[in-house]
Amino acid sequence: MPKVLISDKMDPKAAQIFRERGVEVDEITGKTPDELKAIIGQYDGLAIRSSTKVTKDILAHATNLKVVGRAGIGVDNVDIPAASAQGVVVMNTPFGNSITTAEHAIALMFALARQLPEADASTQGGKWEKNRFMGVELTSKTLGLIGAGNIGSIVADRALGLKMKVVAYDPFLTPERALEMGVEKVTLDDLLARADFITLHTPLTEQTRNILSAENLAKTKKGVRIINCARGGLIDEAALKQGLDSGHIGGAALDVFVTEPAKESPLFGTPNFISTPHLGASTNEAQVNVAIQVAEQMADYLVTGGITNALNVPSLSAEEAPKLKPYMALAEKLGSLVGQLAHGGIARISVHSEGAAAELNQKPIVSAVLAGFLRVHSDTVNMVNAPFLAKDKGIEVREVRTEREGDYHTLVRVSVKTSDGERSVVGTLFGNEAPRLVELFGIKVEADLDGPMLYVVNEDAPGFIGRLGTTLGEAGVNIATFHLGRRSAGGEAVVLLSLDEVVSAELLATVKALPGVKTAMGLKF
Ligand SMILES: NC(=O)c1ccc[n+]([C@@H]2O[C@H](COP(=O)([O-])OP(=O)(O)OC[C@H]3O[C@@H](n4cnc5c(N)ncnc54)[C@H](O)[C@@H]3O)[C@@H](O)[C@H]2O)c1
Ligand SMILES: O=C(O)[C@H](O)COP(=O)(O)O
Repeated sequence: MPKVLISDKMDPKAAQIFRERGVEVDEITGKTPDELKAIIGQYDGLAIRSSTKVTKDILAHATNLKVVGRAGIGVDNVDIPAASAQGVVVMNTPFGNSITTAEHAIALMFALARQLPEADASTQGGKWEKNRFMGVELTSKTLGLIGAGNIGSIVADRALGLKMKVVAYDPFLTPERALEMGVEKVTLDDLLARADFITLHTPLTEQTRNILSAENLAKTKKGVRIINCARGGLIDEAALKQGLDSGHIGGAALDVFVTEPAKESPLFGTPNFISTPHLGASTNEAQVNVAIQVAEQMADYLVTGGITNALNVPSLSAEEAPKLKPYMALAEKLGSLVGQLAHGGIARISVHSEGAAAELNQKPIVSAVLAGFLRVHSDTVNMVNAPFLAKDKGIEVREVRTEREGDYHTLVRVSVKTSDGERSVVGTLFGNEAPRLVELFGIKVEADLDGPMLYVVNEDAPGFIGRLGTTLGEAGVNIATFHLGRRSAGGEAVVLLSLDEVVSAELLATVKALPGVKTAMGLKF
């Protein structure tokens, strides 16, 4: 039974769903990195929010880990390249808390416009400072949206409902989408110059880090109010403090900080500054949504192999997974076969699906070929990290599909381009489920690729099969199945034997020395 650790506070629905789906679950929150390292090795899945930092070091101790599930959106607390290299799927729940976070941004915009926290503190402090708190109306003001994705577009929708004008800067926003959203697509400089309020809704990337730098803050309209419910690091906090102190910036509300938890900051206590402790996603509704979604996605992956909302592998629905399973087994065996047989540097791997195979999602089939191919040299390769490793090794990967059927109703052909030229192996599914090799380097030969095998290329001549059988028999090696193929009568022939044990180096040398043998090799599946 797969086992999952929930390491951040999560709605109880998550644990309930894991249990209902046959996944064992432990909820242990608040662990230090060292404490997490000590226990992470027992788990197949790790369910987190933003507190747990899934670093390379933690991953190195996560020897059984198959999936990290983020109950939320941002995955900047997960070292995705390290997870990918280790074959760990990283998934998030991209929509579950979007409305809630957008509402928090709107709430902070109102709070800034009417100085609600300060007015509240003053009133409850017995002051009744009616003349101190003069606010601004939102109606007709311009809201500058930096990042017009899921949350940004909900914020825009709500702001338009408040009769604001919305201008948006997002390099990936198409004019059609801007029109549909009812916003004006502008450049960043234009937004900075025109906005009365600015709200940030981008991930933290190398392009967005300090997008509100000292230089850009200086380009804003005097009195601008700024809201950040996205990620700390999008605003230069020191420059923000200066802008608030000088009065150029009329107010700022931060839900997120460069360093979290933010227990101290030069911004704290600054007039017109409001902060919340990363509460953007903290509503019952959002937390139930993300808890249910993350548990369902992780359980799907661990139990059925279905992949949804993964950031480092293509999606694979729970419906597709069973259909693809035998193809992935076939693809992995074919990849392994070429990996074991092909010599010289591999410049390219092509995966060509024909007939029924061509109607399926090709990405998992290609990943399985690469996993089989690369696992010949490393036990830690799987479908998740194989495409990354292939890229690292400079192997070009091609995907071709032909929907018409040939001699077989379904076929997968794997070709590798080596320094010796292009070589292909071809396989089908027998009875729609059993992987079977049908062609090896241009020679028709049917074989199940299973267990230890012996591969021999020889000159097709009478008596050879008998001599080979006798040699194995004399060495006490039992032959389970015998498969033959030849290019032409008297030409090059191939023998593939399934054996009950691995061929020893000594026996291999004896086989190689038999008359007519061109090459012989032990294979393993
Ligand atoms: N405070 C919270 O609790 C909370 C809750 C949920 C999400 N978030 C954060 O909010 C952010 C946005 O989430 P989302 O779901 O809308 O993401 P999203 O991926 O749907 O949208 C992000 C948008 O940013 C745009 N973008 C990327 N690079 C940009 C750049 N250089 N300049 C301008 N725009 C750029 C993208 O094109 C995209 O449209 C994320 O960082 C997420 O982690 C915070
Ligand atoms: O990216 C997110 O989903 C938010 O930052 C929410 O983070 P949290 O789950 O820690 O509240």
